[in-house]
Amino acid sequence: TRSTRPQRLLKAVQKHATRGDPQSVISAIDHFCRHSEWAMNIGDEKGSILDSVVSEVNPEKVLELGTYCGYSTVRIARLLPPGARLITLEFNADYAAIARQVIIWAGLEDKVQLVEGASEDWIPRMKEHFGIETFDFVFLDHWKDRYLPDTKLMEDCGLLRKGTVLLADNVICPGVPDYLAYVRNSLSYKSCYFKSHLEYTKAEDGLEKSVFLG
Ligand SMILES: O=C(NC/C=C/[C@H]1O[C@@H](Sc2ccncc2)[C@H](O)[C@@H]1O)c1cc([N+](=O)[O-])cc(O)c1O
Ligand SMILES: [Mg+2]
Repeated sequence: TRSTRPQRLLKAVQKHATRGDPQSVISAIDHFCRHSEWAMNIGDEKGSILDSVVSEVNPEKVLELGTYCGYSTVRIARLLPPGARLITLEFNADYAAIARQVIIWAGLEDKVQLVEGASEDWIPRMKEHFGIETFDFVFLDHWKDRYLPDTKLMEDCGLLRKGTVLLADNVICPGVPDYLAYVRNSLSYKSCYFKSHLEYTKAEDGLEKSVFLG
């Protein structure tokens, strides 16, 4: 039967990228999405904004919601200091299988723990299962109707500390209006918008950076 788009994306990585070289994996995926088949990776333009925020925060403990094919996982993990850890949650087993291989091709498997399951089931288990006290940086790029409930769940589970940075993809397209209203109006967050474009297109999109104030 016909292969899936994530399978074709992985083949492009294994064909064009150098094992152990995260930048070549990023470039191979961006080339595939720009010239072969669009896919919902954050992409190179918003990806550069992600890079700058990760470098500024220099986090030890990172949570990513929504792995997909592992593009942003590789972008983040390649910038982490030795000993830092990224936990990434993915609901779809087929996507998770592809992402695992992309992460291994990039040589970043020692920094990344990919967990299959739903964020709402795993967020409450971060402390007892992974020994996580709080996260320094959270990247939200999963189901758009889960951004707000999962943020409230992270607050309730005590996973955010004074200064934790949340970075949310797609706040314009597809859009997360309820999440935006919350982080922009809540006295518990200092929020700002980074205007950009939807990956591999000219449509407007952007990232919202929100610092938890405790
Ligand atoms: O729909 C989008 N993203 C949803 C992503 C969802 C990803 O997260 C899990 S769901 C999950 C993971 C963990 N826990 C619970 C659920 C899915 O299996 C998928 O891997 C999207 C759409 C567009 N677009 O242009 O249409 C552009 C984008 O950048 C997007 O991110
Ligand atoms: Mg996205």
